Amino acid sequence: MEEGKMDENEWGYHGEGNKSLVVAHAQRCVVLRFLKFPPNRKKTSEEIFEHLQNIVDFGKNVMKEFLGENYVHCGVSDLFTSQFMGRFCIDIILCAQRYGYAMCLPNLTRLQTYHFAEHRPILCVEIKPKCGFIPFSSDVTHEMKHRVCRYCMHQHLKVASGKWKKISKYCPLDLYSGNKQRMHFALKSLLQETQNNLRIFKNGELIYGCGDARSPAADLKDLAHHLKPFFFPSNGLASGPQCTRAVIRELVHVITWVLLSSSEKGRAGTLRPRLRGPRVCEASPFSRSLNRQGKNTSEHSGLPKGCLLYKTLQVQMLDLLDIEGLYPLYNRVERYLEEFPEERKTLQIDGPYDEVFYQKLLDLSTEDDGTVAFALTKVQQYRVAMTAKDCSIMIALSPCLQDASSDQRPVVPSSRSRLAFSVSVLDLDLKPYESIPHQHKLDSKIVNYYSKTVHAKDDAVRPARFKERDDCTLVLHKV
Ligand SMILES: O=P(O)(O)O[C@@H]1[C@@H](OP(=O)(O)O)[C@H](OP(=O)(O)O)[C@H](O)[C@H](OP(=O)(O)O)[C@H]1OP(=O)(O)O
Ligand SMILES: Nc1ncnc2c1ncn2[C@@H]1O[C@H](COP(=O)(O)OP(=O)(O)OP(=O)(O)O)[C@@H](O)[C@H]1O
Repeated sequence: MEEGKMDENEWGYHGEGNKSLVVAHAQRCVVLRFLKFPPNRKKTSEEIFEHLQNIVDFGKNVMKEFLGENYVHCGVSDLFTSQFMGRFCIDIILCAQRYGYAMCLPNLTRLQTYHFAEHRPILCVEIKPKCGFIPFSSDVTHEMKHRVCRYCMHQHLKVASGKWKKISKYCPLDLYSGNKQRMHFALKSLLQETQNNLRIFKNGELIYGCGDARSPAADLKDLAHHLKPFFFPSNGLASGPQCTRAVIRELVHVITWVLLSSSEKGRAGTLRPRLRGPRVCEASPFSRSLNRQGKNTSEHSGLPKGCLLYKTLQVQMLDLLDIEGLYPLYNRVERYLEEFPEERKTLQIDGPYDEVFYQKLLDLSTEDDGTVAFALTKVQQYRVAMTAKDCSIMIALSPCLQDASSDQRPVVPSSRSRLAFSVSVLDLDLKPYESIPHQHKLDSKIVNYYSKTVHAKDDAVRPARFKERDDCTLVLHKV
């Protein structure tokens, strides 16, 4: 293929979500992210371009600031800076006339570069960790929300509605704990029940996880087979269930190591909400089992401040009031907009997501002075927090070259060889203002379902457990 020329055959389906469809180039380390728009909502090309620009600006002016520039790839701005991408861009515009607009981004399942694919194997793990804290807001009315995290409660509704077949043992609070044992448990649980929270790619191709019809039918044994070139089992076994276990354990350890690693570059750390709320979710099977053994689950080693999980958690905690405290403030903004619809632009509801927008997000006060300005700040912070609660982390791993000095990337030790790695965040599109009423309804639905069904069942079981303990005490007395 001639360099810079758009040939449809060179592009293959890569993945999709509700908002976008992603195609990857066979040779180059780039993807095109096409935005999906509902066909009934016809947009002019100016509107589409503005939407695209807003996505790029939000990544550049807000998320890069919060998460650090090493982790966030905005893509399109690069598109216009290099001559190569400049030619590429013209092709994209042609393509866009047929399919809609697209953003060109580095293919994060390969390496963090626009260059042609390298010939060394690359493994990529994509994790959607979801919300890593329990709400601490005094506006929360459902007591259950102070004890069980949203992900764990939501699991029950998802299984009941048929979205997934089985309740996952994964709890985001375990992954965000910084405690290696809890993190290992969380990652193993994700591997057992991937749902839409874990995907693994090898040389850019999906080999594990996904959850939809395109999912490759792989089990842990197949996965271990794929992983062997990266992790030679330290027990020396080349096959069998023990080898599978050893390889998977190695993967879990490497991912934990990478997630706890810190990137020093960038102007991150501007946001300092105090990490608050319970550190353990009562529904997590890990803490339940420790509880049963009478061990303390609240101890945790904490996340290093420079790591991506810590930074993501801080952005998630911009949800200071919880949807229950936020919803009345959303209604205040709504009432104001009904009266002054022309103010929507000034309030920057739909952008631009510039420096002014960013600066307002830094005001962490929760003292309501009754103004629209206060309500608006909390609404915008909530949207940013929701974005961080739904983003994904991509970890790319590749064996180091013999001449490791030529490799600029950080390195994680593994049993077979050292692995160069990169960590990036994706799906950082700001959540729409309009989704707030939906969030409010969904929140009650999740908590009510959990309280009525699961917790009621737990209560019915609990007296039996206490009985067990009483019996035990009696036996001891008798002896
Ligand atoms: O509300 P949640 O927690 O279920 O999150 C939605 C995700 O469901 P999940 O629970 O991760 O399976 C949901 O994921 P799926 O499409 O189910 O894979 C979307 O990411 C959705 O975002 P958007 O509305 O497309 O911008 C997500 O909606 P937002 O709440 O982030 O707007
Ligand atoms: N830069 C990238 N490099 C490699 N793969 C990518 C890249 N961007 C997206 N993908 C893949 O495409 C999938 C869909 O992309 P994305 O999450 O951006 O879609 P979305 O429509 O915004 O998702 P959602 O429904 O969660 O809002 C991702 O889960 C990921 O596997």
